[in-house]
Amino acid sequence: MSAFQSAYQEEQQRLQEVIVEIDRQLERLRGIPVYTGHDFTEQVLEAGREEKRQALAKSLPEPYFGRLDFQENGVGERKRLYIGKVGLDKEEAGEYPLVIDWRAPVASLFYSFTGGTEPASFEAPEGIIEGLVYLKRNVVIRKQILERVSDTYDRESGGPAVSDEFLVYRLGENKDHRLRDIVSTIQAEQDQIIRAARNTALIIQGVAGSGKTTVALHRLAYLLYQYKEQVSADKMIIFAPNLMFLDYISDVLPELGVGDIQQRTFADWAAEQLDIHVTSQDRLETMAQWFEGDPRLGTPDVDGHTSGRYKGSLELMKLIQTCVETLEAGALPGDDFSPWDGAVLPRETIAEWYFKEYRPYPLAKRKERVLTRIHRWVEMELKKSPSAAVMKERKKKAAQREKSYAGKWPKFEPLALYKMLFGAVKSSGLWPEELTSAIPDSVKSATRSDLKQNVVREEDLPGLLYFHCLLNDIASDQRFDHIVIDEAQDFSPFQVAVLDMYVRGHSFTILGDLSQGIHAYRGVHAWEEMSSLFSEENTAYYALTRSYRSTMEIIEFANRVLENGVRSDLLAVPVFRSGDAVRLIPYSDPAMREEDIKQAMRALLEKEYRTVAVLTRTLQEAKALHAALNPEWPELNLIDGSEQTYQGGLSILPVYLSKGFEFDAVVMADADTNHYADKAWDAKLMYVGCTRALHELWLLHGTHVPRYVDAEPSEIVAKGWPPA
Ligand SMILES: Nc1ncnc2c1ncn2[C@@H]1O[C@H](COP(=O)(O)OP(=O)(O)OP(=O)(O)O)[C@@H](O)[C@H]1O
Repeated sequence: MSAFQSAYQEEQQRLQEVIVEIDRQLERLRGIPVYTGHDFTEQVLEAGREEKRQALAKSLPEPYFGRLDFQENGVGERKRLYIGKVGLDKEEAGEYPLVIDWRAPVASLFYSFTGGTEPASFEAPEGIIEGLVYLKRNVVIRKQILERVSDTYDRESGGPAVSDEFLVYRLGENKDHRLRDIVSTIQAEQDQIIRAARNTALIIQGVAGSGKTTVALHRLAYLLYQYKEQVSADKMIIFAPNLMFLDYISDVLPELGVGDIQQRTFADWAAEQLDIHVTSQDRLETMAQWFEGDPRLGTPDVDGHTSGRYKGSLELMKLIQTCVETLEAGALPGDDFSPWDGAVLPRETIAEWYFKEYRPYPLAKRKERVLTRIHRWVEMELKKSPSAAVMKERKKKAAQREKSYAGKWPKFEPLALYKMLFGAVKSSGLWPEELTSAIPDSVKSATRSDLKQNVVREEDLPGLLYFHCLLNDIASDQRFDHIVIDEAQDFSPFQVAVLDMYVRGHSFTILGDLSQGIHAYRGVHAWEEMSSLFSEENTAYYALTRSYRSTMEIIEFANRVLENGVRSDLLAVPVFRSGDAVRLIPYSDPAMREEDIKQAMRALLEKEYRTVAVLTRTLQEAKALHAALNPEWPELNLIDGSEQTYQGGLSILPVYLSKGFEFDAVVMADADTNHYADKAWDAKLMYVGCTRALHELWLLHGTHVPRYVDAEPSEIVAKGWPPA
């Protein structure tokens, strides 16, 4: 019998034993009548039983995916550890677990061990545990059937490095239309991030396809497991760019057994905090402004006076802080308060309350407290009235004067103050002219005209929210235990600084890729813009350089776009997974463009890929092309940025909307100088498009391809149509 056969049989037998054991436990638990009474202890016991029933039922089809043979130093017995999505105990106390949860400390060895004969270690609650790894084995079980056994490390064969064989097998599969969990093949560099300590702002620069989104989701599952007592799912939030992307990633957490985590866009969440409406057209209009101009001119240049950059800057944050401080100093009306003629509450007394007694409260609360206290004082004074008639008269007068006194205070309301800041309403001398003169004129006038028409844009949200935070308390039930920001290169430092006020202990996972920074008109240009928000001990930086999505050919090709077009050194290191060369196909004639694109689609669809996308440079082109292709492929989905769900299958979309997604095969339409200018931004767009492809990438183009596209035939580039 070959070693492989014996390994297979061994695992087959073990699988049967585990299934029998799970069935037995399930049967026993299902045999216990569900408790519905009022006894608290019984209720807790029932909840525990229900949790166990669910865990057993969930694990039954695929109880585990890996095995690690490990011998702890100084402990006689070598243990076989089976690792699965759900941990399962044997029923007999003291027995070793049937399956170990992938998040448990000992399971970290399965991921962090990279091979060799040296001892390996992991951090357990009782300290560092060291020992020898003998075997790392991946198994694929589907619906209780053992489909594959793959040893990626075996000490008996001399202790080589852990091989990528199983990973490559997994990566070679066609994907369906949703992002999936990767528990069976998490890589050591990813595991480090997943298991990083909670109270730090992690900033992760990861090349396209390095698993950033996936890793962030696994990290949440890990934090919930490791810090059960301190964090809860409903106090975690993921910010992602749009609803369609949220739909695309929405299966991963339930697969990992995690529910209830909010998944939102920043705009939605912030507007809800502020209880205001943000024009839903704004996102589409902004995209149109930046991406739908004449492509030959390339994307417009950006500087500190670009509206989104300025409104996301720490400069504006500082200005707002100064404005609120100035407001605080000048808010108290200059007069004494007189509820009726002859009665006076001196300003000094009110000032004592406002500046001293209520100082610890945020501004809006302070104003409220002072006015309530004045009202109480009035009530006391009223009691001293000589008669009921006088009292009635005074009461009426006092009510009027209290109202007019309250009116002399500024409105501590974020939108009102924000309007004042940009001159959309008069500041009534609250802020000296020179304070707001720091705002660039172009930003000021455009924002003023928007605000005068009550148009609030997404880029206004950080400023508004910051006003809100400075004026009001953030209630403890509004604070998060952890915040994930995906595609963080498109976030501004100001957004993150405001979010920091909403999270306990700077507990962030911030992930992005500067090479995909196509929204540079609002996002960061260097990670220092974000890390500078935190003190050194509160932040950690990780770089993910290995890319798992695409074949070597696609990654090498995309790397050259980056090197030549962006002069970036954030290049991806591919996993050794070879596929077809990237194909560059010139249109046979400008008039044949649509026909050629159809031809490419037919050829790729013949290969039975599950997801194929045509990426155009602009939305206009996507719409026109969709109309042309639709008769032949009625199932072709046009994605224009307004959709809430992602269908998979055949898609057509502008390249700038493809960020974050992936497709088995990608056709880049119009990959030529008429559509991609010789600018870093356009090269980034091209990079984003190319890195969406898992297995196959074709670029169809007019006469000239951009300088940064490598058109020389080689092992990674093929020219023209594939041989029939
Ligand atoms: N360790 C892994 N094992 C198997 N597949 C992996 C692994 N890491 C990442 N992948 C796969 O690589 C692909 C890219 O992952 P993901 O979308 O999370 O990357 P990303 O860094 O967010 O990409 P991008 O920035 O390009 O949008 C996914 O199909 C994911 O399942």
